[in-house]
Amino acid sequence: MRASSAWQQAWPAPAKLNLMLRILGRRADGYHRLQTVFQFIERCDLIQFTPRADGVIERVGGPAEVPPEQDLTVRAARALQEFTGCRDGVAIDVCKRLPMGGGLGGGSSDAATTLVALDYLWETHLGTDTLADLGLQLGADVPVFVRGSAAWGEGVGEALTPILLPEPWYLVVCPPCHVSTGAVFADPDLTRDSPPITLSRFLSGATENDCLAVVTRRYPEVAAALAWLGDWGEARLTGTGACVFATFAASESAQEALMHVPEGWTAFVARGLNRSPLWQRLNDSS
Ligand SMILES: C[C@@](CO)(OP(=O)(O)O)[C@H](O)COP(=O)(O)OP(=O)(O)OC[C@H]1O[C@@H](n2ccc(N)nc2=O)[C@H](O)[C@@H]1O
Ligand SMILES: Nc1ncnc2c1ncn2[C@@H]1O[C@H](COP(=O)(O)OP(=O)(O)O)[C@@H](O)[C@H]1O
Repeated sequence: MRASSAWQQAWPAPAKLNLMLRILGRRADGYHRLQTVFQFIERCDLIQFTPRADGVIERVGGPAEVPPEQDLTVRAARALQEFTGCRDGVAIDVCKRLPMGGGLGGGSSDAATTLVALDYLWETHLGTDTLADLGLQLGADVPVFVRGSAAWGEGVGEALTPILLPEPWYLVVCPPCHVSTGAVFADPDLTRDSPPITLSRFLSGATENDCLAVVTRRYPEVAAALAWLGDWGEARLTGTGACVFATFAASESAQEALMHVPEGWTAFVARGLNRSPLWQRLNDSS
């Protein structure tokens, strides 16, 4: 068991954007078959792990809205402990900076960072493939964060092919609503029969998100954010929302748009990343 302390030593859990999202069909278990493109952004939650020798897993700080036992960090640590039979424990402190229910994957990313960090700190040595499989049991988005590469995603989002994309600046706007992923996927009006496309079609401009119609109907705040952002560039929805984003070639132009975001909406500018900062952090430790 390796020691860890202090916030400077915190592990990053980056957000993702879905640069497009197609829904191809529904599986017998109710989950939907997707095609999507994941890219990370440099905006992160931060998580501090303090290993303990007594086997106890506890969350000592984190979002008040999420009870510790339901927190994906705690659930990920328990899953790893059970899977490996490891006798170590950990105190987990989550500094939440990503909006929840925003389609930025913060909860899934927190789970992935927990798996990768504890696999190192507890010296369980499972490695990426097994951690990604374990993560999939916690959420469809967890494997991409474990693997840490921008990717073309199929299946429920777990069949991942790493890709290299331009790394532009994004303005991300988060309207004040919390979208339930489950409710969007359960909506009878959801498009579920999109024909599959190739990566090159995405690269030549097929960037639709099949959740858009249902999300904007259920959440007028998302429709308003898309309409506002549309004046600055091509406005897209990430995942099931609520966040929307647009691409900028330069940080300055993204910052200029940020200054005009209407009051009441959270927004930030962040660079797109093909490699998750989680892996840089792991390399720095090793
Ligand atoms: C839609 C996506 C796109 O990246 O992102 P978000 O908007 O949630 O960030 C993801 O596939 C979400 O992944 P994640 O947030 O981990 O979803 P999960 O916890 O596994 O599932 C939440 C619920 O959404 C539905 N669900 C999720 C993924 C999927 N491929 N088909 C589904 O039908 C299921 O009803 C499930 O109970
Ligand atoms: N550490 C965590 N951070 C965020 N959400 C969490 C966490 N643990 C559990 N959750 C639950 O997961 C839900 C989805 O959160 P999040 O991943 O941020 O949104 P999305 O799936 O829309 O990207 C939250 O509403 C919350 O109930």
